[in-house]
Amino acid sequence: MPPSSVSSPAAPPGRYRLVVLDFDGTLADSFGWFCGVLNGVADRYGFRRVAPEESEALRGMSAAAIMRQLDVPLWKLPLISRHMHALMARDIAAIRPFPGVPELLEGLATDGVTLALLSSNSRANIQRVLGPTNAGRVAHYACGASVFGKAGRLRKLLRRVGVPAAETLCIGDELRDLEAARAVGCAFGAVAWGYTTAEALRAAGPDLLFERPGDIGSLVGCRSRPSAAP
Ligand SMILES: O=C(O)COP(=O)(O)O
Repeated sequence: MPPSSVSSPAAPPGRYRLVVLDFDGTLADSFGWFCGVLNGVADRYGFRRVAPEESEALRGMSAAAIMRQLDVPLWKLPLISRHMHALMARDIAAIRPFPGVPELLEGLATDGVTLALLSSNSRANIQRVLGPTNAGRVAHYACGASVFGKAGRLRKLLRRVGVPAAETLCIGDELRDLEAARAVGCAFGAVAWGYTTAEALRAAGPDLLFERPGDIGSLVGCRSRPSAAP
């Protein structure tokens, strides 16, 4: 049976001392903005434009498959990524956290869960979108990870924070987020509101699948299981 907003045997509620959050598509509602700038970026860097009827199919693919589909050479990826982040800085006022995200961060932090943010985006963009109160609830930032470099950054983050992978839940909206969590041995909770479709995420077998931000706190918070605290 596909996982839904329920805990699997591998991921009982209250087990996690550390929650590592992705940013774009997980906390930040940036997909509409991304679609709006993508074809301009395609023209600038010489990869294929996306037709409107094609974008839903791309949402079912991994980042690597999307790059193949659009003829994006791997060597251009850091340049494209940097340019995208500069465009987002220009347009930052248009990017908002998803409804429910402030409450989610507040609830987890109040429950004693340590929060970290692992993103390919820049720390400046992230902190401007979240605002000081939300950003202040995140204890550790690992920003500017390369598109396919999240596993390495996650490993370093866990060492820095001092929490084992077995007590860490990563939450994200893309298959590369799931792959990074798996590579390091962390549980993974997929969100159904991001860049990648819920169907594609479900097919990859996440430990949890969240339908809305409000579902996360009750499943991973410590309050219901005080014995999970160190
Ligand atoms: O901005 C990006 O390149 C993607 O950012 P993310 O890792 O938070 O999804």
